[in-house]
Amino acid sequence: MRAPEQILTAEQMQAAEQRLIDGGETVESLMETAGAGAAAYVYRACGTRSVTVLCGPGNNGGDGYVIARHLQARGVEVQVVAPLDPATDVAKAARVAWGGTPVETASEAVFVDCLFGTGLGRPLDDDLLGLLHKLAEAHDYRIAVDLPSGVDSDSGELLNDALPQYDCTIALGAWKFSHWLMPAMDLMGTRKLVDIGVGPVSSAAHLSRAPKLTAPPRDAHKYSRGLLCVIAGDMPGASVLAASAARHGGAGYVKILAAEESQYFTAPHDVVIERGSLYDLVSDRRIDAFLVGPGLGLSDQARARLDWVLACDIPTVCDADALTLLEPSMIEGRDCPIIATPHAGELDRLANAFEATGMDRVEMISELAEDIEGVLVAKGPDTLIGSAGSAPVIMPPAPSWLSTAGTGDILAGLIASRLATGASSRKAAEQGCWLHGEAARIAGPAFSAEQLVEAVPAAYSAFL
Ligand SMILES: NC(=O)C1=CN([C@@H]2O[C@H](COP(=O)(O)OP(=O)(O)OC[C@H]3O[C@@H](n4cnc5c(N)ncnc54)[C@H](OP(=O)(O)O)[C@@H]3O)[C@@H](O)[C@H]2O)[C@@H](O)CC1
Ligand SMILES: Nc1ncnc2c1ncn2[C@@H]1O[C@H](COP(=O)(O)OP(=O)(O)O)[C@@H](O)[C@H]1O
Ligand SMILES: [K+]
Repeated sequence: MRAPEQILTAEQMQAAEQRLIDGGETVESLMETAGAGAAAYVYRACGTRSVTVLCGPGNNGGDGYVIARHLQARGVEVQVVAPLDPATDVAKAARVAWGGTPVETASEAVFVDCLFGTGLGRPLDDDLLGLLHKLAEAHDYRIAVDLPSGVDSDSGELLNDALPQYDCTIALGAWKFSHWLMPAMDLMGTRKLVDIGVGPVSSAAHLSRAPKLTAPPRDAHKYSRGLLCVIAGDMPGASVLAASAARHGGAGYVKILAAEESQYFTAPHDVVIERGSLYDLVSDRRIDAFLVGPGLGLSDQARARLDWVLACDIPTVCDADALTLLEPSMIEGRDCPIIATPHAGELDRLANAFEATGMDRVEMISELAEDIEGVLVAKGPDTLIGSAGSAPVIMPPAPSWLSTAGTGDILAGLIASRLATGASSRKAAEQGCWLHGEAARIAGPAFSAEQLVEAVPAAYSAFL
């Protein structure tokens, strides 16, 4: 059985390789399958153009020799540059099977980087980095095999400050985290995956799969579809934006609960604004979900409003200011999950508040999800979703036009709307992210946050 969406750590990849070997494969046969598959992609890119393969000392280098042999068999002119001799038996054998003589340097049409893959444990030294850059610059088209050399497989971090930009990256066997996490993801160009027979790995992270949403049932009414209450605070504009998005996200009824003494504001006519003591307003038993944080403010009054909402034990999305105010004591004893939606700065604050520091982003997100006993959507140019008790999920990249003020409020509104419909926290988080990304695609370039809201109904229909 194939598992094309799973994302493995280098350690999980090694264990998966071992299971294949226990099942009758050999390291050589796996390298042959991986190298042949990668060569087929390189051939598609290069056609009759000449190729330079840079081979390192490990099995990534071994893949390079296999690729060189397969391309030559297809009539492609290939040069191999090998600054370090093969160090593993299988890479040595791959070099012998290739049978050629490496050159010092080359400047052909297509560059294939097989210097290091998942085994890279430290930054490249200046000589290797210099050679990598020189070869990358001397070729028109650049392909990384498994990973661009210099990338940390599990975190998406770059082990060297500046690395070349690639046109294509060919992942071998399974996706690694760095294929989908910044900053590494940004170097990779088009991503391809070569299947070498790795089956599903239990507790593996995976790429989020597009959701299948449904139309309301025949007997639906506004309350049965879900009542969402957005808690307004000092800056009601953010709550209005979130509520505007939420009314397109599936909930049947969206209200804004405003503080009695807060400034007057308007909202679309189909969003009900209720004003009064929060204590009274949240007592409506029909409430299915809360969104708290956008425009909440950081005053004592804001903290008290957050505290009160969390004490209600209703599924709640915490965003923006709520994430700055959130403390472990506020969620002690809650039975209902919370979904936290921090951007990078809020994630750092949350990590400090919950003492989840000193680890990489993937670990931090999983740890924080356990700490809040809920779901954590770490948003940004890459969006990673951690959930208590299960492996992380990574969202496929969304349009970079989302980097405009107010889009975070919209995401929070969409996730809260899905939560109000009765979706589980994890599903609500994923569905909200999909609606957000699809709406951005539909809205096209240079949209404003309000225009993004207008695109949500068309995005919804894309998932029906
Ligand atoms: N798993 C699978 O199923 C399959 C895996 N396959 C392939 O194997 C790749 C992983 O191979 P790998 O483990 O040999 O690691 P790789 O990335 O080639 O480098 C390790 C070597 O580099 C060295 N080294 C490290 N850092 C260094 C530095 N900065 N500067 C200099 N040297 C450094 C390190 O030696 P060290 O000095 O650390 O002892 C070691 O010699 C994977 O990405 C994929 O392409 C496929 O063939 C198909 C099946
Ligand atoms: N470069 C980018 N590419 C894709 N999505 C992005 C990018 N930058 C931001 N986003 C998305 O836009 C939203 C921004 O949220 P946030 O930072 O909270 O903004 P705001 O507080 O202004 O609403 C998040 O959903 C994030 O994932
Ligand atoms: K590589």
